[in-house]
Amino acid sequence: MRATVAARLAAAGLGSGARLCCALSGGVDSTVLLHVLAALREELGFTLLAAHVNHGLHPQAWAWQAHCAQSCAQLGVVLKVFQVEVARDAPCGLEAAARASRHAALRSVACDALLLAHHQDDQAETVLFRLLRGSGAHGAAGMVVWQPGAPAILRPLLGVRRAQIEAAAREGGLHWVEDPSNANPRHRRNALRHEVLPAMAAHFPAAVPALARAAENFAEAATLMDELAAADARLCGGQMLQRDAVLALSAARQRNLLRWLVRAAGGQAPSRARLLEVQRQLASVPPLQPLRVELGGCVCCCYRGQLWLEAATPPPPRPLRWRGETELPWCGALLRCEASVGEGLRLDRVQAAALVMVRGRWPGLSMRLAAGRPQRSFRKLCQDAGVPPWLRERLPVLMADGEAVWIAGIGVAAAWQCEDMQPGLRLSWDGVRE
Ligand SMILES: Nc1ncnc2c1ncn2[C@@H]1O[C@H](COP(=O)(O)OP(=O)(O)OP(=O)(O)O)[C@@H](O)[C@H]1O
Repeated sequence: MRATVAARLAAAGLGSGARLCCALSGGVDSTVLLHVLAALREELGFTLLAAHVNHGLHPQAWAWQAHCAQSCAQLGVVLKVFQVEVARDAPCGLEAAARASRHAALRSVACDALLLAHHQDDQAETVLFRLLRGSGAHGAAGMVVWQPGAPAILRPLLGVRRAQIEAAAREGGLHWVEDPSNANPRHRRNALRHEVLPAMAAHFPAAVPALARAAENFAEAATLMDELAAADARLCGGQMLQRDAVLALSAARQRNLLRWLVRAAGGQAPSRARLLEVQRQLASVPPLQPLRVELGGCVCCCYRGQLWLEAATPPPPRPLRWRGETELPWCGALLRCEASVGEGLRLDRVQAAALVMVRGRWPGLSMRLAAGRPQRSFRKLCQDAGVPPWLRERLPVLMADGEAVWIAGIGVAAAWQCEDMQPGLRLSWDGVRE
């Protein structure tokens, strides 16, 4: 066990001077990991602390916390304790809400790497659980040993069987706590652990290591799928994809590309049925008709032959006073302002205005874009500029003393445009594709 952990640390480059934090639940796995790390710290030169999250959900929760404090004190390890509030009526369920707040607390620890005590039996359960939910290669790849980040995540025991860990705990005379909810077969995860996997192992003795190997194969397949999606994205135009090029890919490659885009936008894996529906709509929507469909918590947009994915964004914020800031957040994207010469807004007029605001469109908003051209309504300006309807409510408008002087994606009002060599301000908003 000691050699396995030392090898994982070395492979991750976590040696002398590294700050490691052991996530300590007080259960047998993390207790063994804590002891192994404590025994290695002098030889390898890292500093070690531990973190325990008290969810306050179980009558024994404070006893577990006290147990963790005692184990750490015996080993001379500093323990950081988090008391977290878990909403009992969380829409995702109590267990998922507890896990999310636990992970958030653990990730807030100031350290180079957070060490979790997941082992091979946990990996097999995860793979099986996800397969039983119809997961694809990315989900069936299970957990990774090493995940870079701040902090990075390391699971040094992922190749070790639960029985080996329990044997090490007994040999070392260690004390640990048992969470009674781990034994409750009503939780489907526990049913896999206590009923399904043992029944499988009765017929396939190597079921657990085989599932762990399958996870590695799935992980490799998932990497190849990501490489293919990245190549397909380049082939179809880069960040803004050409709808026709996407539709020219095989149906499976289209879905692979869409899943990849959803992951990149921070969404959740969409169901196959949802992907098929989005493909159907993409193939059938007339080229000039805007399309905006939900996909994995993101929005798949298609307009004038271009296709892209957006994170679902909230409605426009309240108007903001602008005092010359170079960057202002607006609807999940940045409004930028930089000095210019001969283009953009006339600096002298902006400086002379008593009140400059950034706000969303308002009823009756109109603007003249060039001298001698008619004043156009906001709707007409958006149509001329090809701003899709769903983006219109979020477009930032710069308003100087009650007058619209700039609209993102549309331009500067004629009377406010810089002339040659005049100092100006160039505004842009990341949320609109020009
Ligand atoms: N309350 C806790 N405080 C600190 N660390 C914890 C706590 N609970 C779990 N951990 C850490 O997370 C590891 C995995 O535990 P567990 O399987 O219960 O967590 P999980 O995050 O829900 O993972 P899974 O994805 O397997 O459900 C433990 O070995 C331990 O390192």
